[in-house]
Amino acid sequence: MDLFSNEKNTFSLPDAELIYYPNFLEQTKANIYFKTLLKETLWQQDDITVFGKTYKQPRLTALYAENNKPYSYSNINMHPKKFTNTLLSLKSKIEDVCNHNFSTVLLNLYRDGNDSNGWHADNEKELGKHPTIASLSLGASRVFKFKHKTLKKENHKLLLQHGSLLIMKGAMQEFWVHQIPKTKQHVGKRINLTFRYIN
Ligand SMILES: O=C(O)CCC(=O)C(=O)O
Ligand SMILES: [Fe+2]
Repeated sequence: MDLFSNEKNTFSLPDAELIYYPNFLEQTKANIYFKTLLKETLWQQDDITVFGKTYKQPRLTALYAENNKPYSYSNINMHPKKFTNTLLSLKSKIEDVCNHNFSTVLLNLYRDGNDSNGWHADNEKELGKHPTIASLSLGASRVFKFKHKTLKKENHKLLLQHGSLLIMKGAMQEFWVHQIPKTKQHVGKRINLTFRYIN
């Protein structure tokens, strides 16, 4: 099933709350944020170890926060930098629509269709039991796939467009996994920001 439309979309799914704002940022604003974040973010490429083999993570990342609390996932331990003004302005817009506070943002840069993010749930202990995660997309549109861990029919995709905001909450990280697959299409750079609250 393809999920897409124009305003605020609340998807009715078992064991998850998923809300999508396709036009959260106006195009001109989204363009400025994209350019600014591409340039001023301190992008890094970490190594990941899967079954004892070490690879370069297939995208660049960066972590910013209001505190020094590290964030660890997939054997990667990230230490945050202090929020920039650009990130603080986005954080406050996003906190207003979510009615939720965020302490941390993880940024991903997908340089082209070869960059990706494998199946996972954002279920690290420090995020708490049912975290609210707000995900802003800038630049090239990419497909976001999500599937229920046990209900095999619950397998969906959503095209995350430039300037859109996706909010994942409720039990989503407990019962579902998500990914950004590689694509053979010639796509440009995409930046994704996932705002989280780290305890
Ligand atoms: O790039 C995306 O839209 C998803 C990013 C993501 O799932 C993550 O950073 O945990
Ligand atoms: Fe994620």
